[in-house]
Amino acid sequence: MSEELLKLNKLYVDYKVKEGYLSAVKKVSFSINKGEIFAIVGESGCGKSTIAHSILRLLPEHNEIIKGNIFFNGEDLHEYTDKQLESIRGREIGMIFQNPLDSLNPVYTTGFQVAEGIMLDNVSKQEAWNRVINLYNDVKMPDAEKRAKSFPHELSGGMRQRVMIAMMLSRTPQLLIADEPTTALDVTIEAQILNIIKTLRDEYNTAVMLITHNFGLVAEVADKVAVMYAGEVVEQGTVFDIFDNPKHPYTKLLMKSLPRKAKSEGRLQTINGSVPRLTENKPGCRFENRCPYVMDICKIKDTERRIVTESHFFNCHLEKGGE
Ligand SMILES: Nc1ncnc2c1ncn2[C@@H]1O[C@H](COP(=O)(O)OP(=O)(O)OP(=O)(O)O)[C@@H](O)[C@H]1O
Repeated sequence: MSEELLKLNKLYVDYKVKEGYLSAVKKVSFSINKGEIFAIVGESGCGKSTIAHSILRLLPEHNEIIKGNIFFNGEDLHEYTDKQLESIRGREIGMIFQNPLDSLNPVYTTGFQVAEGIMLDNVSKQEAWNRVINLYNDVKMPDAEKRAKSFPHELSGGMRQRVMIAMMLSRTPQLLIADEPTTALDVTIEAQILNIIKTLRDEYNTAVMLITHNFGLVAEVADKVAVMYAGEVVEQGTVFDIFDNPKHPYTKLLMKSLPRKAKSEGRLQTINGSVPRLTENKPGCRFENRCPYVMDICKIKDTERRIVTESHFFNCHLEKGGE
């Protein structure tokens, strides 16, 4: 049986804002197994990064209220002190972001920055440096020795992302959270980075939470997918469930709007209407104002979970989803 690594149980995140509270994440539950690539996909602002940041307690201003549980290896991370959480951040749960420059220090060479982490484990300077070069080779860094001696601004976007992945690999995390890791890169480099992420999973059995708004990436690398809309997971399943048998009206519309050849490059297209204001946290389905199948009940009552198969569910008042 597959082993559960991360489990979110009815996670709610509300940000305190001028108008009151903004419900950025509502009742989100899912689990990621060891070695699994789990994609969270959805339009900008649907709460993807908020989920990632709440796992690692990286929410910026501490102006939020979090409810629900986040279990990692069976332990509730909410019960961890900041110090305990710090000890798993980077070590057991690594994170890479869209813009690696934000995470790299401009005044040190990239190799030094990777080596620094390795030396925390009482490894000698020379040994750490050798490991850096090996890691750079693992992430297919061209001219590894030279790049290790380069400063971040001397590297391309793709190379910087490789540095970040090497840095993560050096700690052999059990979970890698990749928040839009290839959005800033061109298509060829994107493909290379994805291959590295897949290899990582194969060689190190690292689970990956891949956050993206790009369905093409999802089709290429993910095992499972959670589709988010306005802070909620509207549907979840294997890649095959979501691509071949979507049920929720939102997922269906997304699938229809993907350009024909687009599984490899399909970005989410816009759907008529707009996302509801998340500060007006009223009951009902958050997709009702854009849904072609809307019924009266959708406007007043939260949706129900509809189980399709063991791996596949969607949240909707329609028993069978959109036809
Ligand atoms: N610090 C904050 N304070 C108040 N509201 C916030 C804060 N951070 C995010 N939000 C709001 O929470 C909602 C979810 O944002 P989040 O960044 O998690 O979405 P996302 O899906 O990751 O978007 P993107 O793809 O653009 O990064 C949005 O409405 C956003 O405006």
